[in-house]
Amino acid sequence: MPVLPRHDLPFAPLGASVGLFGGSFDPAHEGHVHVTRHALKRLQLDQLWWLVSPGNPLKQAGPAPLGARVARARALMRHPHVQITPIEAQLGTRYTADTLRALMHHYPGRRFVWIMGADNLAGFHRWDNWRWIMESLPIAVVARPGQQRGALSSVAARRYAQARIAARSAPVLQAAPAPAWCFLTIPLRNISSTHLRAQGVWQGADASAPPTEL
Ligand SMILES: Nc1ncnc2c1ncn2[C@@H]1O[C@H](COP(=O)(O)OP(=O)(O)OP(=O)(O)O)[C@@H](O)[C@H]1O
Ligand SMILES: O=C(O)c1ccc[n+]([C@@H]2O[C@H](COP(=O)([O-])O)[C@@H](O)[C@H]2O)c1
Repeated sequence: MPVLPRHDLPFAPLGASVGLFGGSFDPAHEGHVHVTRHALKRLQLDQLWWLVSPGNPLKQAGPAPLGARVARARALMRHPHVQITPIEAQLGTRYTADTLRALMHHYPGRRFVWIMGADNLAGFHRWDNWRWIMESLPIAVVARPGQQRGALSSVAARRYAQARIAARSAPVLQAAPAPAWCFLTIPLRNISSTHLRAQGVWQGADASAPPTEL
């Protein structure tokens, strides 16, 4: 494991529950904010970290520069319990399983919960070491327009059907031994980075653009 400089790393006290919300955030948008606010409440998390990815290992096209995506995300998501971090670049990891292993090493004694949108559960079985991820930490899957059927009939959902807990039990997910996952229905937000890029409102070059432009 690399030795990490302490100063620009996210902080969580021992015993804290921390939601990990990984993404390209190219660009960050209201959908991410919406998921974050609901996840903090429904999962009763102490903190939630946005892990701004150096680049999704399954996506061909590289995203906008990391610094611009982080700056944009920080401008949009302001909440005392949310930290926006490029820690995967600092750890030198791209695959989520590697990131999680490294975080568990560097932050022992914290309760991590992986958070992702329903579209990601649908393709989860294509992720590197996806079973290890399922069996290593609890996972919250958040509803996304048009994605519920694909998510709930996915390879991962079927393989781990026994490990699913009811949404009303979401507050206990953080303490549940893995494998454990739940599907959180929240009010849907039909917004995506793809759509914003197609509208040409984000090229990633001008990170100082005010959030209201998106
Ligand atoms: N509107 C939304 N509702 C629910 N989850 C979302 C929404 N937008 C993004 N997410 C989730 O946020 C995480 C990060 O997503 P990402 O940064 O790729 O945004 P995106 O809008 O899906 O981007 P793209 O359109 O480029 O794929 C993923 O787990 C994704 O499923
Ligand atoms: O580890 C993998 O194989 C893997 C494959 C696809 C996506 N991911 C992660 O899933 C998160 C969401 O990715 P994205 O691009 O949909 O925002 C982000 O943290 C990615 O690194 C991870």
